[in-house]
Amino acid sequence: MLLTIADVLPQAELEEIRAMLAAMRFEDGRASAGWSAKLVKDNEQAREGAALSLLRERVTKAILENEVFSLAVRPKALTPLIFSRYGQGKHYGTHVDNPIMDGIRTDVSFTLFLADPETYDGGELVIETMAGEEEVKLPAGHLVAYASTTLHRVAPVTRGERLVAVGWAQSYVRDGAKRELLFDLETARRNLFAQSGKTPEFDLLAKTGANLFRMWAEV
Ligand SMILES: O=C(O)CCC(=O)C(=O)O
Ligand SMILES: [Fe+2]
Repeated sequence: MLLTIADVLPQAELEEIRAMLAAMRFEDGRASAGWSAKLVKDNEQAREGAALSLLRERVTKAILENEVFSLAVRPKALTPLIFSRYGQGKHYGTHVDNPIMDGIRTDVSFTLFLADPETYDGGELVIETMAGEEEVKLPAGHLVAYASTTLHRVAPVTRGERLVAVGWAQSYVRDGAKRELLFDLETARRNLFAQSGKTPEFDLLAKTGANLFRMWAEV
């Protein structure tokens, strides 16, 4: 699974969020890394506090309200978001994410880009897939979601500052291939509705989609 979603946050909100982050205190990201991730993690993260809680609440709401995220990820729970900053030379070497974080199983990892890509060089999120390495660097406000099972890294920033929110989702549907089936079926159902309305075929696809979800959901 590798999915990018555009405009999770609108431009006006991004500016406010960047201003909030600029006023916050950051600490060494190693504080929240496991022993082997500590060896390769070199970034900074916004410190716990009232401002971080507010920001988290706001950005989490935008992510959960995004229809594509909800249909592709089928989130049961999210970890508290981490707001990370990578100044010049900062990076995060190759690692796999912990299987359980903040009490939830991590099925899907995601990064919401907060800085305009023109304002920094490097800082690509590089994900190892069967087809090779995928480099992801998206416009501010866009999000990438990928399987937490992958090895991945953040390339060193060579100019400017990379600012992101990262988080993890436990999905109602653990298996990414099953999630994709549900996503495709739902997309076909919506397209059919747009073309010909609520036909008996639409109803059958609705029934099948709902019942597959019921069959696979872990609640
Ligand atoms: O900053 C990113 O895009 C990903 C960071 C990451 O891999 C992690 O926090 O585990
Ligand atoms: Fe990671």
